[in-house]
Formats: sequence, C-alpha cells, structure tokens
Amino acid sequence: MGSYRNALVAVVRQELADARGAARAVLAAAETARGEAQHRRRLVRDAYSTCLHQLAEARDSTRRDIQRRYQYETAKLAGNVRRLAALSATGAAGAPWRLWAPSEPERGSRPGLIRVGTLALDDSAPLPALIPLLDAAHLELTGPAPIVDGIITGLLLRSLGSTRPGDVQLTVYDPEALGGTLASFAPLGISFVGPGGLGPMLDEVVEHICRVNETVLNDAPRTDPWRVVVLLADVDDLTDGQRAQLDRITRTGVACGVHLIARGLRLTDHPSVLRLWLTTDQTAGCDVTGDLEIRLDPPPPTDQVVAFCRATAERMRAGPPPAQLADLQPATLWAESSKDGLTAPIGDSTDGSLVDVPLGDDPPHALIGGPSGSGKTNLIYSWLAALATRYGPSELAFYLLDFKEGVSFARFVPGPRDPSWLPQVRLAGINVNGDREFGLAMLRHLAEELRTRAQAAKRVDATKLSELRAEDPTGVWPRIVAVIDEFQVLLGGRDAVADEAVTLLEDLARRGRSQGIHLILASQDVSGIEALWGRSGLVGQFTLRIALPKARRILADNNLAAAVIPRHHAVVNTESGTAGANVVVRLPDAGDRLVWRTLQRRLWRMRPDGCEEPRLFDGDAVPRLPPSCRPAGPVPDATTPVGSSPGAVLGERIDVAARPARLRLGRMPGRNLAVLGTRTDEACDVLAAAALSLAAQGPAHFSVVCFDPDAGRAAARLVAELPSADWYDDLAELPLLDIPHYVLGYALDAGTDAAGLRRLLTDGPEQRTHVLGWWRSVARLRDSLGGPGARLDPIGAWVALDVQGADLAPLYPQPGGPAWYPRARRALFFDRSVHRTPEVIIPYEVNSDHT
Ligand SMILES: Nc1ncnc2c1ncn2[C@@H]1O[C@H](COP(=O)(O)OP(=O)(O)OP(=O)(O)O)[C@@H](O)[C@H]1O
Repeated sequence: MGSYRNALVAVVRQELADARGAARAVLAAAETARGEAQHRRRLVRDAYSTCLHQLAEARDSTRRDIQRRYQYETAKLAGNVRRLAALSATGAAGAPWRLWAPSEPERGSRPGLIRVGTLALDDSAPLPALIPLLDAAHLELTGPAPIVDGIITGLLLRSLGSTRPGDVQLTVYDPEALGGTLASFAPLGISFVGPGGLGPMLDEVVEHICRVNETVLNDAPRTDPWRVVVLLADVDDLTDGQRAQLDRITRTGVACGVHLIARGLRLTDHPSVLRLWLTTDQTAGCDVTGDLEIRLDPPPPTDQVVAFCRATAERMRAGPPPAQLADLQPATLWAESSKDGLTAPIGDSTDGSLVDVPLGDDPPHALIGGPSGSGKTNLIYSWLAALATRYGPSELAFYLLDFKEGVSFARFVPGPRDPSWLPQVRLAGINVNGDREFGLAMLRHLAEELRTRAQAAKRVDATKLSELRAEDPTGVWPRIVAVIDEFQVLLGGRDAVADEAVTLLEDLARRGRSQGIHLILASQDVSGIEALWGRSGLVGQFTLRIALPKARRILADNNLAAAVIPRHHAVVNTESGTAGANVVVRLPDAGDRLVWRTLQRRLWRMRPDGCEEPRLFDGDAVPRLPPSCRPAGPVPDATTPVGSSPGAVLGERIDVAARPARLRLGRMPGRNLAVLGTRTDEACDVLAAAALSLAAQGPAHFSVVCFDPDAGRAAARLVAELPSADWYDDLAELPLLDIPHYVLGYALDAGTDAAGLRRLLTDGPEQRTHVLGWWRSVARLRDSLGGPGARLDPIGAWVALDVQGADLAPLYPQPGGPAWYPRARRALFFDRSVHRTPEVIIPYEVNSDHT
C-alpha cells in the first residue's frame, strides 16, 4: 500500500515535474516569442520613425525645392513682365513721379502703355500696373471724384509728356468745377467746356471723326493730333441725343485718334472701353489686370504738372525742333539697290514722318535754290548722308564741286586730322571759285562716262540703266550724282568755258537721265538760274526743285511757297515747281562735324577692298612735282635710248586725273619753250619741273645760264639736282653734244648775245638742243628775237604767267590773243603743235622753300 502510494506519489510527482517542465518550456518559448515580438515591434517602431523622419525630410526638401522654383519662376516672370513693362511704357509714360521727366518718342514709334500704379505680387518687388490709352482705348473711371481726378491728372501728364508738344489736344468737360479740376493743364491751351457745352462739344468731336475718316479713305496717313476728351460728370444726365453722340464717339473714336476719359459717366460697352474702379482710396481693380489689385500711384505734384505745361507751351510757341541727321539713316546700311533710282529722305514733315526725295528716271535732276545762309550746304550734307547710308559704293558715286569760297566738301575726303573718306565720293572740288576750268573738266569726265555707258547700253540693246544692269549683272554701273554748288559761277562769264559748260550740261541733263547720271545744281543767286533760263531745254530736265526759304525762281512764278516757309525748312517739288505739288520738309542740322565724322568712319570701315581715295582738287593748294617726274637712282648713261620726243612736265593740268601737262620736245624746228612773266618763283618752278622731268626720262645734258640774280639760287639748286648739268655765264660758251641738250635760260631778256640766242632757238631743236627760257615779257622776248618785226616762229610753246591775254597776241594764231586774265599760281600753256586753245595749268612747286 505504502509502496503503491509511494509509487503513486512518485508518478504524480513525475507528472507534476513533467508538467512543470513542460510549463517552463512553454513559458520559455512564450517569453522568447514575446522577446522576439518586442524586438520586432521595436524594429517596426524604429523603421516607422525613420520612415517618418525621412518623409518629413523629403517633404521639407521638396517644399523648399518648390518654393525655390516658385521664387525663381516668379522672379523670372516678374523680371520679364518688368522688362516688357519698361518697353511698353518708356520714359515719361512709365517713370515714377520722383524720377519723372518728359521724354521725346522715337520717330515713327507708336504710343505705348501708361502707368497708373503697381501690382503687388507676394513679396517680390511690385510690378508697374500699365493701361493703354492713345491709339488703343477709352477709359471709364469709377470712384470718389477727388481720387479719380488725381488718377486722370497722372494719366494726362504721362500721355502729354511721352508725346511731342502739340501731338495731344485736350478737351475737358467739367460742369461742376468749371475747368478748375484740371486747371494746371491750362497753359497748353486746352478747351474747357462748361455746363451747357456738352452737346455742341460732342457734335464737334463727331464731326472731327468724320473728317479724319475722310482723309483715311483718301489713303492719307492721319496727321491730326490725338484728341483726348475728359468728361468729369457727377451725374449721368445726358439727353438721348448726347448719349447717342457719346456712343458714336465711343465706337469710332479710337481708330481716329479720339479718346474719352470719363468719370461719372457710363460709356457704352465696346472692346475699346477699359474700366477702372476704385476698391479703396489707394487701390483699384481694372479690366486689364484681372484679379490683381492695383496699388494706385499718388497724383503727380501740382508744381510738376504746371512746370511741364509751361515748358511745353514754350516749346510749342518756339516751334518743333528740327529733325536729327541720324533720323535719315536706314536701319541697315547699304542695303538698297540703285537699279531703278535713288530714294532718300532729306528731312521730315511736321508730323515727324520722313520725306523721301526721288532721283532716277523721273525726276532725273535737281535744282536747289536759296539765298546765302538759307541752308543749301546743310541740305546737301543731309541728302548725301541719306544717300550714302542707303547705297554702297558699287551702287552710287558722287562727284562734288563747290564754287563757293570755302571747303564745304572737304569733310568727305581724307584730311590731316581724319584719314577717312566717304566711300562713294570719286571726286571733290573745293575752293574752285577761281578755277572754272576744273568744273569744265568734271563735266567733260562725266560726258565721257555718259558715252561709255551709252555704248555699253547699245551693245546689249538697253535703253536705260536698269536694263543695262539687268543685261550685264556683273558690270559695275553705279548711279552717278554730280553736285555743283554755286553752279552759276561756272556758267557766268561769256567765254569759252561757259559755252562748253552749258553744252556739256545740256547733254548730261538730256541723256544722263537714262544712263544713271544725275545732276544736282545749287545756287544762291537768281542769276545762276537765269543763266539757265535762256536754255529751256536744259531747265526743263530739272524737274525736281528744292526751294529754301526766300528762294526765288526755283518754283513756278505762281508758286509762292518758298516765301512763307520758316527757317530750316524746304519746299520739295517734283513737278518742276508747279503750285500744288509742294511738300514742305523740315531739314535736320547736318553741320555737326563730330556727328558727321562718326557716320563717315562707319561707312569708311565698311568700304570694299580696292575702294580708292577720292580725287581732291583744292584750288588753294599748290601741287608738288610728283616724285616720278624727278630723276632718281643712277644717272642714265649715253647708251640708254632716248625717246624721240621726251616730254617736259610744266605743271598740273586742271583735269579730273590731275595729269601733268607735258611739252614734247622732238627734233623739229620751234621745239623751244618760253616762260613769260615777272613772277620769278613760278618761272623758276616751271623751268625746274621741265628740267627735272626731262632728266628723269633718259640721258640728257643741261646747260644753265642765269641773268637774274633773284633767280640765281633756284638755278644753282637745279644744277645741283640734275644728274648732268653745267653752269654757264654766257650762251656763247655752250658745248655741242650728241645727247639731248637742254639750255635753261633764266631771264634771257637780260642776256647780251642776242644773235647766239637766235641761232640756238632756230637751229638747236633739229640738233636736239632745245631752249627752255624765261623772258619777263613778250616785248622783251620779241627784242631777243630781233625787235618789232621779228618772227616768233622759233618759240613753238609758251607758258604765260602774269601776262595779259592781249599781250600774247604775237604768239597766238587767233587775232587779239587768248582770253586770259592772270591769276596767282596759274599759268596759260600753249603748244602750237597740239593746242587749238591754250590750257590753264598749275605750276608745280618744285622746292617748297623756293631757294
Ligand atoms: N536745318 C538746319 N538746322 C540747324 N541749322 C541749320 C540748318 N540749316 C542750316 N543751318 C545753319 O545755318 C547756317 C547756314 O547754313 P548753310 O551754310 O547750309 O547755308 P548756305 O545756304 O549754304 O549758305 P551760303 O550759301 O552762304 O554758304 C549754318 O550755320 C548752318 O549750320
């Protein structure tokens, strides 16, 4: 029993032990599981918080990113809008009041927008709030009268300040304050309309619109100023008729430059009506700014308005300022073709639009007239500038000649201070008033060019320049514009120069039209025009007339326009001056040298390769003997061949190419030269130039005799410079040579061996001994040759200095001698064997110090 109990106890104990063991194991497992679960929970919690953290960070960084982008984009957009605003409301239209000043609009630009306040965008700098008015809208403003009136004052000041004086006309209907509201604008001469005047005023505006529409229908651009009609009504008590008229103006006004600014009056619904309403005393809403609220600008200070209006009224009284030279320039330089003609503006009309002047097949040539000081030179400068900026050197060539005393065309050619030149200029003549021969030379040159062109045209069956250019696209056929200022000087004087000049002018005027050669003749003197009057065929070709103030006889007799135009204006008439074809032009001031130089340098830098310097003829300059006419290098020896008739250079010919005048000295009787006159320096220069140029051409010996102590130094210097020369005191000592031998005799009339001289003159040339002698008068030359009855045949050529034409009669084939009145540094050269009439030359300066 006991053992059974024991056994039972043992079993129970065992079972309990097992059960405890199992329970412990379960507990341990449960605890492990719990531990694991807690671990997992911790992990999850950690992960969760990491995740939260990361999300927060990502969210923050994204938010920061978005904000940055937003700020960047808004700053960019605001910048763009600000730039656009600055472009849309320039100068006085957009500047804040503290910086405000009136601004001149650019030529041809259209009115922009006007600032009324600012638009606040978050915390970025406020943007200007702009609204349209001129050429764009009517405005209807709603709000307390004093504040709206301040806005209107600002709008008007900006509109007036950003247009030219007189471009905006104000009409103010102010029945309550009787004009007092906008009284500060009174100096501008605005029309104030009182209580009973609304109906007539509206009727008048409607009439005005009808008139403008008529001109637009005629295709003419609108030239009337803008009409801004301010209606300050406190009650909308319009009659039906007035309302109808107002509605008509609202619908049609903007297109005709009529704009309404209404306070207290409802304008009819129309796309051109813009409404602005006050939301508080300082803010407003507006159709064009949408939801964005406008922070209104304060009204402009009254002092500023008054000062502006007074200054503008003053400017209107003084008249509009002249246009600028720069305004005549095109947007792109040298972009035009002259194939069909040349068109360039010379100034503007009163509405600011440029006035183009044509030159081509019709009208082909121009006549400019105006008394001294009326601005002819200035007009020519402006015209040349406008042409030279449009047409490059392959399209246009200028030949410029000024017969006035002065150097007006000198600016176009290189000078000591400015190496640039106007690339289109081929030739410029200045100080030519004494040298009409140069004018003739230019006309001869143009006549030659005319012939060349006519022949080229004939070859390709063309009748005018445009056809020639079409047939010969690789040829260079620029249009030629020849300007002759004070051309009456050329035609004055009843002599051979005038006769030939008129004949050449007539030919050029008649045939130049089709060959692209255009003449512009200017004259201050009615006599110049009258000189032409006798040649109706010539005058008739000059269908383009430009008359400066007080010009007479340029326009038709019944056309009095030139008498009434103000200073710095011109009448341009392309129909030979007939009344009814006048266009009045305001001329720019083209006199400023710096402005001109800047422009010329720009064109000069653009010049094509090979563009040659223009030929300058300056009547006041003395040409130097060209280096090619001086002996250089080793002395040619006797074996060097001598040409059959070496040419002695005597001076510069007055021609376009500035060629030297040469005297051929062949082995023929009479091939001697007599220099005649008392101007020692010039006589020495002529002899020296002749001798040096002969020495430069081959072997030759020179024998120098000098009977005038005043010429001694020049003669000695010449002996020193000549490669082979000897000084003799007497003609009897001269050697006989078998190379060309030139006897240079200074003051031969003072020599004693008259018989020896006669022998030399008569027999020398056939033995290649030529006398180049200086006699101080024709009578003394005759004495040297044997007295009053002596034959002058041995003198085949002569150069006369200060000798009157009549005194030259014995040396001249025509009775009475040549028409010649001596001029300083000019000589008359006659070579019996080549000349029909003598030619004027300029003795070269051989040594600048005349020693
Ligand atoms: N459009 C202009 N605007 C301003 N000044 C001008 C204008 N036209 C001419 N002038 C000035 O008037 C003066 C005379 O002009 P310009 O020399 O062109 O006259 P002109 O008719 O050629 O005179 P003249 O025949 O005596 O030489 C010059 O000082 C010139 O600067």
